[in-house]
Amino acid sequence: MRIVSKLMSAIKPIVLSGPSGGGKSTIFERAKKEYPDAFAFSVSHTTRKPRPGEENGVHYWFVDQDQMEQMIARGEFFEHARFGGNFYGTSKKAVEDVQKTGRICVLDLELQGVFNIKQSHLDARFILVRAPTLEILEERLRKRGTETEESLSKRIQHAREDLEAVRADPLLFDHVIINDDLEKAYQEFINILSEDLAHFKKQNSI
Ligand SMILES: Nc1ncnc2c1ncn2[C@@H]1O[C@H](COP(=O)(O)OP(=O)(O)OP(=O)(O)O)[C@@H](O)[C@H]1O
Repeated sequence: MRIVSKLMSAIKPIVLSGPSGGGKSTIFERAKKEYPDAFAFSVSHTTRKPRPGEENGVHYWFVDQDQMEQMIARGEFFEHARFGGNFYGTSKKAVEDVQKTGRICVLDLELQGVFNIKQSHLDARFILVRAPTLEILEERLRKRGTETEESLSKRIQHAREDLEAVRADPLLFDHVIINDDLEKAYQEFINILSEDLAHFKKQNSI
């Protein structure tokens, strides 16, 4: 009975996207600290080989190409794509498995994944986090110290294209968070999810 009621009141997944350096991870990591256990990523499928330390069912579901193609043919994915010769996909079951736990399922997707998942009609909240300008984004990525000149310029070019695509399709995201002041951006994120977080708390206090 309890499982049934949890399933009936499943919380909508969130699709979190935005150009690299916009602040998704900073905001999301803070939310995880403030609300431990409220969030969980859905585990994607991939045909790429596991790297040392990667566990099946934790980092990815590792499958071979045949298995992947059969799952695609059976319509088991919300979205799938091919990068660098490997398939990646978000299965419907992976999202449902998180929803069954009563947590907020998070899909961290590149813009192409967002377009794909929109077509699947997944009932999700689409949230974009972006820096106020490309100049500020560049400055933050430089300060983060994770990029070479080459990867930096690729990310900035990618960000420019992403922001163009978002401008061209203003209804793509339900919420656009302009991450200027971090505190404000974080509060905006929490406000968007306030009902879901309250729902999560209520379900977990039963
Ligand atoms: N509002 C802000 N003001 C100043 N610096 C910020 C702000 N938000 C984030 N940063 C800094 O900007 C850098 C990029 O943020 P973050 O790593 O969260 O971006 P991201 O969108 O998750 O990028 P990626 O997709 O590459 O992981 C980090 O060094 C972070 O500390």
